[in-house]
Amino acid sequence: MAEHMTLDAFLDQWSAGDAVRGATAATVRAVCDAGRTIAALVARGALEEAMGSAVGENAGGDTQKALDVRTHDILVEALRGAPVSRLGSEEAEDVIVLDPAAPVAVAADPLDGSSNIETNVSIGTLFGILPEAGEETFLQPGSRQLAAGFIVYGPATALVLTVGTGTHIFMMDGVGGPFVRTSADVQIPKTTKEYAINASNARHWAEPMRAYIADCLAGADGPREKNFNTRWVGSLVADVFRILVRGGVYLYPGDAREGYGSGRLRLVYECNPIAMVCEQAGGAATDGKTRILDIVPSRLHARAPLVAGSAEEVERIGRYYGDEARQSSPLFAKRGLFLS
Ligand SMILES: O=P(O)(O)OC[C@H]1O[C@](O)(COP(=O)(O)O)[C@@H](O)[C@@H]1O
Ligand SMILES: [Mg+2]
Ligand SMILES: [Mg+2]
Repeated sequence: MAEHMTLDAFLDQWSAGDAVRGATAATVRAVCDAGRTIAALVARGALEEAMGSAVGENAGGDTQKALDVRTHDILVEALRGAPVSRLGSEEAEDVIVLDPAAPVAVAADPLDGSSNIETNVSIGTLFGILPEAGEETFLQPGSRQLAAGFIVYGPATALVLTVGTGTHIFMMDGVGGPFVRTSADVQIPKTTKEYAINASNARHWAEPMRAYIADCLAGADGPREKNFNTRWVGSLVADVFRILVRGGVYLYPGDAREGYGSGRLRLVYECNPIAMVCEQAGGAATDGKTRILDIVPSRLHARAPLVAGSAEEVERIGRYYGDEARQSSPLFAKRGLFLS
């Protein structure tokens, strides 16, 4: 097997001679240091005391589990040693100021997939690195991210990273070991027969999402003329890792439940890193209509609907949303959606 490149060598090569890139690279290394520590904790499962026990509530109103808080603390500690001005974390209501003179900032979901902590299913850490811009730092659209990615703590601990030169996958080589690139310039297949959605919310969806899923479920006899498959891990990082490897779409639409008008996921530290990773892998990410990376966040913890993955499928779903007016017609349900 050909010699794989280490993350360090990759970052050195990319950042040589450029100060902001150098700071970004150092920050990615710090996030990975935190990731190594978290991976070791996660690998001990139930041997680690009460990781899944509820300890409070975060800024988004979600129950905070012990591991959510521990991973947040580990990340803060790791970033103190990096050239990071501030951290916007899912687990802290307010922005945490680290070194105001530093050139880059980090937005992070320290522990993604909290509902899977005790189930021995993959969970992860999501991050986006932004240029420091004072109070406005986390109100910059995702298109301004200098780097983004996530670490998945699964059967293998894997880093998915983009610094704007494609999306690359690195594996942690042994507990606490170096990250080594195993896939360079990953390409998400443009078309797919697989979607990921929490279908238990179907009765709360708006018409475009109902129509899209109904057309998928109709299979080979329906307008899509092919049979679809569902996969839903319930950890965004794991669902998107699968999509990077074999295509598909991840869907978390807005729905009619209280507080879910813009879905569940947070724009700045969940949707934006995923969107950059997907786009850099030849995929796409929208909120149904608008490109995720173009949305200007209203606040650090703002939510956004997410449709991400195979480019042609994301584009097709956009047509269902574009067709919303027609769908509200009573005749529509009888006719179905023959969108090609
Ligand atoms: O429980 P639901 O509504 O299906 O939502 C699952 C989604 O919520 C998340 O768990 C949200 O992330 P957190 O675990 O960081 O809150 C995603 O990882 C996942 O895809
Ligand atoms: Mg999350
Ligand atoms: Mg989280």
